[in-house]
Amino acid sequence: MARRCLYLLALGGVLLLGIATFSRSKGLRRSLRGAASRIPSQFSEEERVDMKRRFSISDCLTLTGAIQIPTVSFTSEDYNTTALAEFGEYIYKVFPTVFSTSFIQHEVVGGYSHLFTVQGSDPSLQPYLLLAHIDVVPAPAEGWKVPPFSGLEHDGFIWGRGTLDNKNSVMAILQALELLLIRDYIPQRPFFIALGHDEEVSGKNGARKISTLLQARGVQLAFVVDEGSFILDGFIPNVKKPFAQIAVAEKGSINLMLQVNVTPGHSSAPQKETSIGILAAAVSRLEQTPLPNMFGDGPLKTTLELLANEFSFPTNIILSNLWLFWPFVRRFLERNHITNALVRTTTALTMFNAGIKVNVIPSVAQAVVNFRIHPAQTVQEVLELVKNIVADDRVQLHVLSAFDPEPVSPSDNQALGYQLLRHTIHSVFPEVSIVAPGTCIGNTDSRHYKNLSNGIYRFNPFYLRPQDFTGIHGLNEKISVQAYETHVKFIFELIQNADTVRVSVPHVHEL
Ligand SMILES: CCCCCCCC/C=C\CCCCCCCC(=O)NCC(=O)O
Ligand SMILES: [Zn+2]
Ligand SMILES: [Zn+2]
Repeated sequence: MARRCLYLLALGGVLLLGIATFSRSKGLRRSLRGAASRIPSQFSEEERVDMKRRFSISDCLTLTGAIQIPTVSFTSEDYNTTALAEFGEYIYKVFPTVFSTSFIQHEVVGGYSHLFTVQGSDPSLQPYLLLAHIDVVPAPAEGWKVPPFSGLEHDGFIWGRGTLDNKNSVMAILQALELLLIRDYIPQRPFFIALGHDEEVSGKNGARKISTLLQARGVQLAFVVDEGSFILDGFIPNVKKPFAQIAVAEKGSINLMLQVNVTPGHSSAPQKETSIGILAAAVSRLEQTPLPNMFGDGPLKTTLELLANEFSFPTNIILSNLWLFWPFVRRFLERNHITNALVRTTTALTMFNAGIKVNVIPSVAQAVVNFRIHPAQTVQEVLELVKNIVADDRVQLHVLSAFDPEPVSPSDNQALGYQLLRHTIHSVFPEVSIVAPGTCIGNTDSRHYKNLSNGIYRFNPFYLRPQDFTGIHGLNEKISVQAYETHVKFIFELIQNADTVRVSVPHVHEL
């Protein structure tokens, strides 16, 4: 009897401790059933070595590591299908528990994308979706300190294309689930994992098809978590500490082709203007005429207000009084190329093709301009502005692809996905005191799921500094071994939190 009392006392203590930990997150509460069965996110030395090898270089002679498989997307019609197929076989081999668990269903969609359906033990709970993508952008070896598909470890970092974008998420999600299953964890809340194979070239064959499939099955999601924002360190001058930004919004995009046709001829007697000259002048006008600064619309203002106290004097006073100082802040933000991307639709000249021979005036010159549309603008509005800037009827405008910015997801106390992420950030990164909503300046597969949920959140659980950002789609992309392990820990915690944390239902006063 005495032993039983002691046991009950101890259990009560553990539960109280759990509740106290959670009291920090306003609007959240935790189910007692989940609190009792929580599995600590501690991994043995062997598990840590193993997870690193699966991600970078497998120790098994017959297997490469995830980073070593060159799953490159070139265009929406041209991607490395051999590598994508190999990647499918790879995850099957290295995550055997995920693939053999009776309550997890695995499907290949669109040839190379993967959908995992994890049936929760409590089907009354609305499911959620974890997203990541397998494909990577090309990485020619020039300029890299190590071959981009080597997965080499050096100075505590794993190097290679996809280490930050986005094989880290693919592998961390499956790895965390594998470790939970090995510990006999049975999720209560159902969830899906969708791994797209063509995110870098639109997602139309992967994410879009998975979304259509889920929609046909009548699925509605509580929330979606994808890549697209980070714990930001050093992006805003004078911010004292890193802060976590959960992107609740995502910019839109237009790929616009500009084309000029002239009669070809001999270069010895050129007309006053050539197709190349006309086109070059048009794209130069676009580059020299930034689209309007939209500061004040979208989530950026809220982010800055939340961050105000993290700045020293006088920036803290300026940001706490944006009603007065906004014209100054608006100008300040456009001085840096990253914060500039937050305040306006950006204009990037990405392709320029013309000419077939040194002594031939070319008949056709083509350029592609990539616009990323601010959350407060639309495709139509941007096209109208662009026509006025180009202002030359000889330049034809062809929209190759376009989509409007994504709707802004809620970040209030009742927003389950946002609050779960916020809570998990605080527990895995206790040193990060600020979590703020923001905008993703790139595009993600999550946009294909907007019909299934209004809670779409983009967050990668690792620190990003401006120098790391240059590795994403650039040279020498790398992640520290510790950051990858923490990524696995974060997903391990997030899956459990999705079972135990509930947002409070607003209190209704009866009259
Ligand atoms: C006050 C807030 C300051 C915020 C500074 C923002 C810093 C953002 C840094 C990096 C964003 C990178 C987005 C990565 C997601 C891109 C995914 C991708 O590559 N998609 C394809 C594409 O967009 O073309
Ligand atoms: Zn990505
Ligand atoms: Zn990318």
